[in-house]
Amino acid sequence: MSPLPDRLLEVDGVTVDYDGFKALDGFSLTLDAGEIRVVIGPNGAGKSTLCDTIIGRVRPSAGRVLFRGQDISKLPEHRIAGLGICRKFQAPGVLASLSVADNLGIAAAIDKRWWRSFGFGTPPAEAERIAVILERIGLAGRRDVLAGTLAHGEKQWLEIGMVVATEAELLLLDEPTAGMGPAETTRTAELIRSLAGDHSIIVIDHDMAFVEQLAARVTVMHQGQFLMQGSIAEVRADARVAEVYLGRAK
Ligand SMILES: Nc1ncnc2c1ncn2[C@@H]1O[C@H](COP(=O)(O)OP(=O)(O)OP(=O)(O)O)[C@@H](O)[C@H]1O
Repeated sequence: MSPLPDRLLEVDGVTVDYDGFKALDGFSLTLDAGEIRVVIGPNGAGKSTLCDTIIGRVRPSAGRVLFRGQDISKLPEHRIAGLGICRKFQAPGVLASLSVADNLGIAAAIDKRWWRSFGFGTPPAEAERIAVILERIGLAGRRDVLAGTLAHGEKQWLEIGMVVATEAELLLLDEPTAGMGPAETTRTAELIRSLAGDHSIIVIDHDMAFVEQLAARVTVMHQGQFLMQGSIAEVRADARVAEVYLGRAK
């Protein structure tokens, strides 16, 4: 008998109500430890609301969000972050007047505040970890330049690096290829694939060429609801997806 998957996240029948409008409507999704999951859907499908709900920024009116079996749907946002869930938002949010390495250092320090608050003592040396992340995001040669001088794609990689620096177990990456060309998109897919295993990752993106390169299971949302789930080939072949979405995706 094969061992049961190590379930990390369970979004269980979640509804999010904005003054009577259901941005999420009984939506469910499960994610195993070390898995990459892509979530796609037309504009307004509820993808960002899903991320906001997982990180505790938005409260569900029904349903639960379980992280490692614990119901986190009523916890404050900072407690959820402390459990190891970190989100990268759509627009790069790097600190332009600090160096690349200092941006990573601050992200790592945010994590270490939690480390200390839980009484785990002195944090382990960070410099080595930051050097590893710089290599991973392809910015080792640019560690001392100001983050504000990076190209758009490099800023996105730095932000992914900052999410990694928090040592979060679950990474939520909202449109990590926004504004990128094909070569940068391919590097982003390689970077995200290299993070799986160490992290579980939910990726939201509209770029189907990018989604294909992630070689991950894809969940399709529509009007706040689960539409279907499968490999990218299954998604491309699904008539419902074609009707509501793929005709409009690039
Ligand atoms: N704070 C809010 N108040 C009211 N309605 C909201 C709020 N936030 C989002 N919505 C609505 O909820 C729906 C889902 O929005 P959401 O941003 O989650 O979709 P999305 O799939 O991420 O879309 P996109 O691909 O355009 O980013 C949309 O119709 C949006 O207008």
